[in-house]
Amino acid sequence: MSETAPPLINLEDVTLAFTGTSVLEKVSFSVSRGEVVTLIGPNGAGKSTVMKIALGLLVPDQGRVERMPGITIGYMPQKIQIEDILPLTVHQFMMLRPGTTEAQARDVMKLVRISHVAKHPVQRVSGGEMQRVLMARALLGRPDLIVLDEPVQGIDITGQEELYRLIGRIRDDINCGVLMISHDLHMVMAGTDKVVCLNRHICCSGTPETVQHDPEYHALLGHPVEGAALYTHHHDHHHDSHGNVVGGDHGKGCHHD
Ligand SMILES: Nc1ncnc2c1ncn2[C@@H]1O[C@H](COP(=O)(O)OP(=O)(O)OP(=O)(O)O)[C@@H](O)[C@H]1O
Repeated sequence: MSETAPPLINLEDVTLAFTGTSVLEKVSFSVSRGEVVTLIGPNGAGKSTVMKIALGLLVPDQGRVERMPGITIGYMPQKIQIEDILPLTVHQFMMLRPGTTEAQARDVMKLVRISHVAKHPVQRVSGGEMQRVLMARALLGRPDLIVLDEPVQGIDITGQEELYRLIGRIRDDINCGVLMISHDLHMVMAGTDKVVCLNRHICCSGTPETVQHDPEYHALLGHPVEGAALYTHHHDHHHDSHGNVVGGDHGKGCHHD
């Protein structure tokens, strides 16, 4: 990744309200080629909404979203409903995407190591294999950016570790950027370059090492870490259970990288 390369996607001061209720306030971050960025935050924090904005499915009320010209984006949903009576193999499922070639389908199935289930009915593969099937589909055409919505949902701990390792390997193999949602920072620690901790606004952001020691992160999601060096990120505000800023003026003295 060149130091001077512009980011694949850049969100700046993105603000959005649904029917008068604020959902995102001045959210800014970027994803560059070769970088894994993980959005973390409690239920209702706005993570999926940020993803939809990144994908261009939602337009913010205020702020800017810049995408690299000509960017291709692959999206992996949390899960997908496939009719049980539909006879569909994993390979045929890959080919459903318009314009997909046999070579592309083979390539992505090999990348995520599901070639051995290519001829299996897609409804019958295991939970872990299904996540890989969805990931393979997101990788068709080797996009510049892949967006993963809680890729490890429903997967056991060993499977989660494997899947996160796989995401890191794919990033290296195809040199894409990765934007994903996760609920468990500790599972993604090793494979993530940047963590964005969201609770309607960005509470803290930075490397996993810095974020895991941030008091704001602890207040939001727990997970105290033994022997942690103190991270010097200062906040002058608190949140209520809905993420509203109380007792302080957010922004003043609140620095994010
Ligand atoms: N289309 C919509 N209309 C109204 N409110 C919405 C809409 N979409 C999302 N919201 C609200 O916006 C807030 C953020 O939702 P979002 O799905 O982005 O959160 P999340 O962080 O992804 O949550 P979770 O971890 O539970 O999936 C929630 O309060 C949700 O109810």
